[in-house]
Amino acid sequence: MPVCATLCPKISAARGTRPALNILPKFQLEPGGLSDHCYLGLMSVRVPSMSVLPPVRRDRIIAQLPQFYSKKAAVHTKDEFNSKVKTACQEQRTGTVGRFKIAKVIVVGDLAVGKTCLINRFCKDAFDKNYKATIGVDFEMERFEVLGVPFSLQLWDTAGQERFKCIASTYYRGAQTIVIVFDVNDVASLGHARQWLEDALKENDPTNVQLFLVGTKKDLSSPAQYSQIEQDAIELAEEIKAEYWALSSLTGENVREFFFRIASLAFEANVLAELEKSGSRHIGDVIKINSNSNNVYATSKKKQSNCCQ
Ligand SMILES: Nc1nc2c(ncn2[C@@H]2O[C@H](COP(=O)(O)OP(=O)(O)OP(=O)(O)O)[C@@H](O)[C@H]2O)c(=O)[nH]1
Ligand SMILES: [Mg+2]
Repeated sequence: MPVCATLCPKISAARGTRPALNILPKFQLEPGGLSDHCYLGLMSVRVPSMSVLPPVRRDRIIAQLPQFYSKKAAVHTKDEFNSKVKTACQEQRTGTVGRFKIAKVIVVGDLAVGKTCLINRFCKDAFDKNYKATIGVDFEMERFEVLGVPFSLQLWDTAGQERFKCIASTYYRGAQTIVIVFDVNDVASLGHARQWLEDALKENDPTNVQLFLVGTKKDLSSPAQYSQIEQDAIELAEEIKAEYWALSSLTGENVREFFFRIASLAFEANVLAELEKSGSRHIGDVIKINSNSNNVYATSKKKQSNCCQ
């Protein structure tokens, strides 16, 4: 059955005092989808085979690799996208990237460090000075075009409050990017970063995730105060192999650059993984038919028994 639509539960940012749990069907129809039919339970719905989604916003187009924040703590310090990735994009050999691929990003960290404000600044260009705790989780989809290829990030905003942590942690699984947020004016929140990472890694494969350590509320700290905490943060980032960033959701400083960097590095990793997958498939590896054998069944039986030994 062709899959051209997925149903995703959306748990709203049950913000404020009243928790709300909304399960909304959310269609994700990719441009140039495989089929013009979507099957939703017993219902077959005809949808246009071409883009139902609007084109990617002009300010979400990435043509160059965005640079790191600090050379000492960067996932990598290259100036440009990997050359294999660039060629694959030019030749439209990016496999599932650009069609179904959505990279999951989870944003974790202590309560009130500014996770929700960070996501809202980027996705909605909004800032709320009043604190409303996130209850459970919320997510936003952000669509980009990287090197001419569509690519989406699913940004999961999780609750920092202890009492909601167990709900939030059930959404950690399957992350490609883990963003650990702390407040640059609150040393304790940096101290808790390791614990947040440990919890997030319990649900994910550490070798397959990109880590970011992000200090928020830079606008509230003096240069002297900031440089002190920055040293500790960079040290920690180096230790846990995370890329370090500092920003402000109030002023917007570095917010766009940060998300562009996440999208670009996730995209690059995904295309490289696709190339590796397609490169490891050689014609001879697929099926070997033994032309000397008249009894195919006997051959396959023998193979099976070998494999179980
Ligand atoms: N000055 C300043 N205040 C900020 C910034 N980011 C967030 N805040 C404020 O910090 C408070 C907490 O922000 P949230 O984004 O709701 O915090 P959170 O990490 O999502 O908190 P939980 O949902 O409880 O985990 C709010 O009052 C925000 O207005 C920033 O960059 N600068
Ligand atoms: Mg929040």
